Amino acid sequence: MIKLADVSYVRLGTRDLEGATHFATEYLGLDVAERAKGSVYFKSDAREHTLCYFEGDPGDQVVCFEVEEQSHLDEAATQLESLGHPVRRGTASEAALRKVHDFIAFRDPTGNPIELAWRPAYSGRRYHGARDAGITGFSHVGLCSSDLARDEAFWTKVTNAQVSDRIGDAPLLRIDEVHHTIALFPSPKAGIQHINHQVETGDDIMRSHQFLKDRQVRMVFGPGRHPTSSAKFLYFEGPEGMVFEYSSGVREIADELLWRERQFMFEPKGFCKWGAKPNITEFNK
Ligand SMILES: CC(C)c1ccc(C(=O)O)c(O)c1O
Ligand SMILES: [Fe+2]
Repeated sequence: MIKLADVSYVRLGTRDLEGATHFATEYLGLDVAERAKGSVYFKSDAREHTLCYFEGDPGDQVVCFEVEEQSHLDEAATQLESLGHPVRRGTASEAALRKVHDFIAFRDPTGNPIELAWRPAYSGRRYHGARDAGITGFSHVGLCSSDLARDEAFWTKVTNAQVSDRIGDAPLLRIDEVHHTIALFPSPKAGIQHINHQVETGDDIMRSHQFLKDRQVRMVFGPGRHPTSSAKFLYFEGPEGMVFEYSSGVREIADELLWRERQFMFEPKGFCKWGAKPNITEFNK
């Protein structure tokens, strides 16, 4: 079993690195950690970076999870290969680009590019966003799934992920006490469906809603409150259609023995208990 210790970073290709950088700093509220040739790294918390935009195809979207031991990379590679997932070992220069000591890359059953990294760099410099969005850190990703039951089985049998709740057949998966770190999302194509940053308070959500709306950023869902994690939320569209979520007040599952996964309806009330309606294609099927 592959023990995922945390979600580490996402890497997104972009055709407009300057535009993406402007959005990430001035709108989303991240901090530039480093500008390199053809890429910009962003901080959202104590880590060296949690997002990297690089010049390339916007369809190139990678999510990375941290593992605790280097040996876990070898064990994971053996297990994944035996299950028919080809694994690539990152080179030293690729690891340096990711600011990790070592990593492997593979695809989940839907075809989402996944990396597992050992010793991602933490930063000696405090995160403070250019815009005060109240961000406390990068927290979870929504991953597209072309077969929810198959992908739930992959994440829960091959890794330590566990189902916290389901909305329809879409599971919210936890790897630690946080309600979810991976949200599987029904979609015929592979990709990252959304990128979540936690913010400090519900006021931060409402302030950002006003701020982003005033600047014609497309609102995708909310403000609202998830019945599942009980977090207040806002989803909006970033560069090249990527959806970003702020949420505040995500539930923690302190005592796993007392927690039973719950079933919510795959309809607006399953996603928001305030009555907000998602403007997301996959929801409206
Ligand atoms: C709309 C998506 C899949 C979703 C559903 C529920 C929560 C939550 O309980 O916090 C999310 O964060 C989501 O992104
Ligand atoms: Fe989310």
